[in-house]
Amino acid sequence: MPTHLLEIKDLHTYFFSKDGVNKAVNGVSLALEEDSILGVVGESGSGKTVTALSVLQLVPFPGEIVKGSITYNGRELLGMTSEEIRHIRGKEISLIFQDAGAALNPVIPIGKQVEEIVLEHTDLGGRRARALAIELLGQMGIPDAKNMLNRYPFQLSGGMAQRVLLAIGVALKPKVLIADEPTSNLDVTLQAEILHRLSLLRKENHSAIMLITHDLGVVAQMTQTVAVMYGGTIVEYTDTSRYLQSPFTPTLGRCSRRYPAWTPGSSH
Ligand SMILES: Nc1ncnc2c1ncn2[C@@H]1O[C@H](COP(=O)(O)OP(=O)(O)OP(=O)(O)O)[C@@H](O)[C@H]1O
Repeated sequence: MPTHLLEIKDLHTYFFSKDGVNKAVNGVSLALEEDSILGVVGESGSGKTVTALSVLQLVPFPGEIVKGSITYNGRELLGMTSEEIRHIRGKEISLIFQDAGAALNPVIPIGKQVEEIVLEHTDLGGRRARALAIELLGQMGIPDAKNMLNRYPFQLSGGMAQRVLLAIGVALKPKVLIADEPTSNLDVTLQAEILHRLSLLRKENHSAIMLITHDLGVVAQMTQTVAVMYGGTIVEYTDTSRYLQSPFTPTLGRCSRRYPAWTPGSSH
């Protein structure tokens, strides 16, 4: 029996403004199994990123999780204090975003940013954490990692920044990794490298990965299951092979077909 590592049930995350309520995520249910990759696809604005942010309570103001349940290894995450969430973030559940430049702290050298997560979650001392940071950055293909430690994010190319973010994301071999378009806007070589790293994490650590992407090739290569989002809900949840054969596949990013609402247990 596969184990649900992360389970999202009936999640509702809304944005409140003076113009009204944007129901960005409106009843999403999905599960991540150990040693597998779930692809999440759907047109722009369908709620993929907000779903990902909800998992670690990172939804920005004026967004709010109004209803639902998110469990990790059976433990409810919603309602946890920020201190409790901080213990889980990075070590148990890690997030990687598309815009590495924005995700990295602009005023802290990159080496320190990698070291910080190691220091926070392990017993390693400063020197060993630094050594591990160099090793991780090197593994991610950052040349001369030792001398790169003192660089600031703005001194890196987009590709390099994405490698740093990946190093931080996989540093502690998280059991759950949520990767939000980790390879878009990157050249083909780096894209392949990053996908390889994600596959390794799954293979060596039996991690569960939620991979948000617009790229059908990535879906085909990496995932076993696909959830299609539309208008804040999941409208299709199926095996990747079936999804790729499906005549009802929306044009990714330009969904033109209105789906009936998908509910857990329904077959389409
Ligand atoms: N910070 C925010 N403030 C207000 N509304 C937001 C905010 N972030 C997202 N939204 C809204 O939430 C909805 C879902 O957005 P989300 O970013 O999750 O879509 P997405 O499927 O990830 O799109 P994309 O593929 O373009 O990344 C959209 O209507 C968006 O405008």
